Amino acid sequence: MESEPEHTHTDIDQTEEHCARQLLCLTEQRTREEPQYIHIDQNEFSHRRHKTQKEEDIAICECKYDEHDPESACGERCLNVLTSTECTPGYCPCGVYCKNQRFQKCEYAKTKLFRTEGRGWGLLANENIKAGQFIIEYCGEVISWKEAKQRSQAYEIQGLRDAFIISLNASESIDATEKGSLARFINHSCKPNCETRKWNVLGEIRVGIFAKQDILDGTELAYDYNFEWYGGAKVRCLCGAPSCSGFLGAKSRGFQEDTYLWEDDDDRYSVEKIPLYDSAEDEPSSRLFKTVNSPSSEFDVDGMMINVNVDSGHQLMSTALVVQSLDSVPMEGVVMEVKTEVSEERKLYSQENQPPFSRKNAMISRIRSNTACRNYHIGSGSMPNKRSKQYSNGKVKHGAQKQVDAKSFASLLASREAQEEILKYECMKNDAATHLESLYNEIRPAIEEHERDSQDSVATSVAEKWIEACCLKLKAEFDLYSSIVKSIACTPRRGQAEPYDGNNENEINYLQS
Ligand SMILES: C[S@@+](CC[C@H](N)C(=O)[O-])C[C@H]1O[C@@H](n2cnc3c(N)ncnc32)[C@H](O)[C@@H]1O
Repeated sequence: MESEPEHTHTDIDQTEEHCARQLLCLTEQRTREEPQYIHIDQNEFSHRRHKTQKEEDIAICECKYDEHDPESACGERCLNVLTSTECTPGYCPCGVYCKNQRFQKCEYAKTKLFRTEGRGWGLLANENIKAGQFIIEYCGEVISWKEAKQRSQAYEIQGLRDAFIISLNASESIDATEKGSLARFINHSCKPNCETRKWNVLGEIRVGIFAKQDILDGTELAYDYNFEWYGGAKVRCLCGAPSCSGFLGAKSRGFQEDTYLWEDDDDRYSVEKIPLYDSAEDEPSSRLFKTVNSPSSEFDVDGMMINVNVDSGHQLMSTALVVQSLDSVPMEGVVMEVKTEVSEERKLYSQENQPPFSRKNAMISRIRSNTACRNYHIGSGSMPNKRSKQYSNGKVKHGAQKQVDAKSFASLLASREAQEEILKYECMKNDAATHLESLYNEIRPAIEEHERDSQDSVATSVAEKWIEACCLKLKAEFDLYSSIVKSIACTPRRGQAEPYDGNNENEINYLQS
């Protein structure tokens, strides 16, 4: 027997309470606009039909109802509960006693809407809630990833500040902007008392808000949005947690890549200073010169610390290359003065590390994987090295590796051959970066979804493509930088009369001049 498909229409319960909710007009404190939403208790599917569960796919647990043991009827030990799957009515051995149909039966905790200070509406616990308890389903319109991207951009353009789209898996999202449950009012906290969990309900994945801890009646409910920021306004987080990351989406790739910028007056990369080395500690850029003498030197390239061994004859030994990823430093204690800040900074700063995704988009919240599911993580490896530095005005400056200006280097050299070599390698490096970027756009949903959710697997072919492109980019970068190091070490500068004569001493003098 196949289970009935879930309904696909707006589910308007005609009880007084539901009518009241449906007609709820919320005064938006910040903008004084009155956004409306339509209350639904079940997801709606606009781009596809609701899945119909096949009989062979129905998971049947082995629980046996025992009236003396309330946990017996699909409690924590139930095989379906352990795999975050709801029992299917008519198939569960516990029949009407089955306790594992909470999404289907809307077994929500009692909650209440309230106005927050500066964060619009929020949701309160209206009874004591136990750790692990299902609180409410995050309902909305289930839409494709593409549609979510478009809607998110459209909402941003319309000036809608509150973001209600959460990603469901690699290909779909839930949009609760126009239609949703009360879960749409739950705010973000960097130290949340709730969390999102995905459950398989009659063959569809649904998202629930669950208590992470015991929650007292009257406490605001909050979960970590795990927001992915794609551009547009940066919204200051007002959760008030000591470990607050400062902005919604501050931990996301897009936000971090956008935020780690150099300021214009930072002259460490002027050609004169031969900017091959940099660190957040502002170590002298002349470090490279010193390293020519040493058997092993290191410099920082796009978040990788590269050790280069130079033999006594100053020939670069590429076989001695060691590439180590630097650990990223979490953004703690970011202090800004305004609540919403349109990223005007971007116009002021030069930045070559463009995130591989349209900047027009706003934010989409991610759902973390369930504890009951496999939980592993593949990092993309493309995050820049992040270090932050607090200024007296309270702002934080984040260090990213600015790209070496190969053309400027080449123009310093007298040898045409050396110039051409550097430019050739730069071209190859740029091609590799462009290729990686376009590949990333292509496979972005799969890669990012897998990074955040172990329930969604990345196809081997996608992973292989990605790894290959990453390696190609790294190799191209290495080739470029090694050709620069080699040229600087072995080629006279323009305007210098004597070409390099193989005399070590002369060369070191020349480099230090
Ligand atoms: C899903 S809605 C939550 C309900 C929203 N407060 C309302 O009035 O409709 C998410 C939006 O609420 C606001 N918000 C949620 N948590 C916040 C926080 N910790 N700090 C600042 N704004 C927050 C942001 O505008 C965010 O885009």
